[in-house]
Amino acid sequence: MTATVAVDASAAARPGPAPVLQVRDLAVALGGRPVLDDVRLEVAEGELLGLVGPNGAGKTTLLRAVLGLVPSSGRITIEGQDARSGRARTRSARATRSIGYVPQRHEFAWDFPVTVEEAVLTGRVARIGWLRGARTEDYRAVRRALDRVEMTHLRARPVGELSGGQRQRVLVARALALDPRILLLDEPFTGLDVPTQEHLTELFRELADEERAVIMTNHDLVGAVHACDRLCLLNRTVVASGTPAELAGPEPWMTAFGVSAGSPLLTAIAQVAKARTTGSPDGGGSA
Ligand SMILES: Nc1ncnc2c1ncn2[C@@H]1O[C@H](COP(=O)(O)OP(=O)(O)OP(=O)(O)O)[C@@H](O)[C@H]1O
Repeated sequence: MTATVAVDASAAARPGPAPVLQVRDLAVALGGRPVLDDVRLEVAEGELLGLVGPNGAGKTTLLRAVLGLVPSSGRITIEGQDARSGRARTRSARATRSIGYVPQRHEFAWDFPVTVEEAVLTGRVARIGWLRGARTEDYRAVRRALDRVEMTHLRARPVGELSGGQRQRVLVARALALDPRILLLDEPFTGLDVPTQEHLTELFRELADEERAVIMTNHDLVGAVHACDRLCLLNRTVVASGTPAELAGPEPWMTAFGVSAGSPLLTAIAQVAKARTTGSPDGGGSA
């Protein structure tokens, strides 16, 4: 395992709003093997955090640990309160209501015979309960979520008939139906064309600006540097975290991804990070 690079610009270390989500000393082992170790992470409201790392780094596992879907040790708090409860350390009611999760697209059962509206309604189960019927307020929340992702016109369409980009919007709407404070997005851009990616990036920015904490895993590193307020470079542990400007140098990326000093990736990252710092039109400019 690589050593931690000395870049730690966590939200706690900087002035600004208190973190909505805090992760401390998180460790996860799966199949008897350590997958995450000593992970420390925090995200404040209004923040769009990019969680990046090579294949197998533990990004999905980290999101699943925050959701209480895999056993973990350490501390996870939401607005200062424990995200897990009971002896089994399962997800607390607060965590269930506060976190919206957008899994990777292939994880959803698209061949299930439901409409777009019905699929989005399943995002309300945490509020409705499994054995109760949906109420007017639930359908209103679903309509609002569909509006948000511009899918209202397709609400009666069976989900199996949707394109990849439309499916991604349905998953985002399903998470938004809970009106969560924290939004976890697992590789939301995989297989999407550039205009759709840009449109969704704008939406994620807006959602963060509405006092949500948004965490997004992304294999498009240059895109993440362009779009995110902060980045967390993960490889079993947090190798480095900071703003794009703070992560403009090559070392954290070389350590996290194992790329050589001559990698074109490093040049591209440095250019985008610099553009954001100087506020030139090439940069996103929201850092
Ligand atoms: N259910 C499981 N049982 C055993 N090992 C697992 C399980 N799920 C994941 N792992 C292992 O945990 C490690 C991290 O996997 P994870 O999917 O979290 O990585 P990732 O960073 O999201 O990867 P990718 O970018 O390829 O999606 C991998 O080595 C994987 O093989």
